[in-house]
Amino acid sequence: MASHDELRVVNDNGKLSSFKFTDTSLLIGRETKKIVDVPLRQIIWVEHAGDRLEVHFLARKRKKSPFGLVKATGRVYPEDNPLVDTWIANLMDKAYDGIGVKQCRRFKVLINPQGGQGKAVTVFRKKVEPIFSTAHCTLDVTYTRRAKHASDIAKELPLSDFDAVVTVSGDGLIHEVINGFAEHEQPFNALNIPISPIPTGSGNGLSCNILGIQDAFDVSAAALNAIKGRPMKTDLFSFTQNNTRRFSFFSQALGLMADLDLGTEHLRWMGDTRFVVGFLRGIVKYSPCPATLSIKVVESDKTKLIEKWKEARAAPLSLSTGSTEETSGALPPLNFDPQSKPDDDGWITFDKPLLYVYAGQGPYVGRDLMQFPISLPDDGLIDVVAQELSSRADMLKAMDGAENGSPFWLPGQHYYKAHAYRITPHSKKGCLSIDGEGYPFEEYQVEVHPKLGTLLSMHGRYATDFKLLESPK
Ligand SMILES: Nc1ncnc2c1ncn2[C@@H]1O[C@H](COP(=O)(O)OP(=O)(O)OP(=O)(O)O)[C@@H](O)[C@H]1O
Repeated sequence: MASHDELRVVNDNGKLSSFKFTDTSLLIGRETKKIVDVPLRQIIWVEHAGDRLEVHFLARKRKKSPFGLVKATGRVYPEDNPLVDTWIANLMDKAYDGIGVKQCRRFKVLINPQGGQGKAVTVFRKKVEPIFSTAHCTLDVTYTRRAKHASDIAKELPLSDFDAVVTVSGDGLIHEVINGFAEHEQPFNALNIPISPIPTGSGNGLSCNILGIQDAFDVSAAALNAIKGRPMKTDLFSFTQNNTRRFSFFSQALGLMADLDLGTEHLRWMGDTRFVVGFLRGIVKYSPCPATLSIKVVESDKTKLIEKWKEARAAPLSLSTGSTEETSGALPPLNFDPQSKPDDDGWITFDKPLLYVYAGQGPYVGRDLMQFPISLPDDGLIDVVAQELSSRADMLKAMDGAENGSPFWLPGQHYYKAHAYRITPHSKKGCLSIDGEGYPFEEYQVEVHPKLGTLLSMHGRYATDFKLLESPK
């Protein structure tokens, strides 16, 4: 008889295999073959179907290939039959509860059929839905029919019916969900429902940061994140313009970096290559960004910023169970009055001509640009980058290594950690992109709300690393 953590099965060729689990892996040993080591977090379902054992998990064919759904199965060795139900319960327990995750999650799924290259529906049906069904998740699916549809759904979402919202889209739909939640009758509780992105837009910045750059566009890895990720609190930003307060979860861009996003929407068919095309076009035009930037600065010294970031990355992970303290359920008030003049108390005004301003959180803004390499999801601060109008040659040079965060060290790239900032345009002509969505090029102020939003993450922090920790000589 096998031990309590080992089960023997006979496959269709009559060969004996052993399924044995440890605290971290399921080891599948087949006669004369190499043992297959499946990390427990990749196991999504185990069952006893008739006299067969079925283990469903995600695995890569090769080290760099995307995840695929795999089923390992065989007839349970007769002598081990009395063990099988307990063995399955123990393995399922380790694969879910052992990592603090509930089985059979209930998802509100929002699919934007028009996002990115228009493949969201096919990708969902062919790749994502089979993984969710195998994991016995409950799905309530809506295909968005228009802009703001996702916002309207989030605003009315019955919170107790769902464990997470899954967006099959780019970053734009997530922006809508966050803003819908902010208008919910219980906004604080709504923002406590985690969001898990499936990358099918052209800008999938959040997926780059949550899944890591290797898996950034792997929809199966994203499905696994929805099933196995744990709630990770994230800061959100109030964005106030013309007395209207909205929320941004990711980035605000103006100048060249907004032109390249909003000015290339007709090139969606290119996927994220459109951002590179837009960048090159922006370099040819090389227009200054007509705006004044004022910042409530916390730190601006790049060496000190790196030190703080290293300390934070070395600290224990901040994975939560998703529960939060009792509060009134209301949104936090604004600490910085958007109407008043930025006072002297730590506010500075950037006094050089600007090419662009990019502010936000999450190291990657797209696969090709690590714009905020030292960003942290919940430090209560916003990373603000002010790019001086330096030479075209400098900006072209910045493309080299941009995916590794090399622009951080450009002398003309000023980097701030801040509580808030304000933009005052000097011209009516310009683009402003909030989380990739177009907004009027008019005065606005942004401030940070620590840990107001919630994402699902299997890493408990951004799944990316900044390796260029010193300025190149
Ligand atoms: N059925 C629809 N038709 C048109 N627009 C829609 C539809 N559903 C959602 N939208 C809008 O599409 C926008 C982009 O959404 P999404 O997040 O999927 O992609 P993205 O990566 O931000 O951008 P892109 O559209 O360039 O791929 C959102 O602003 C949303 O309001």
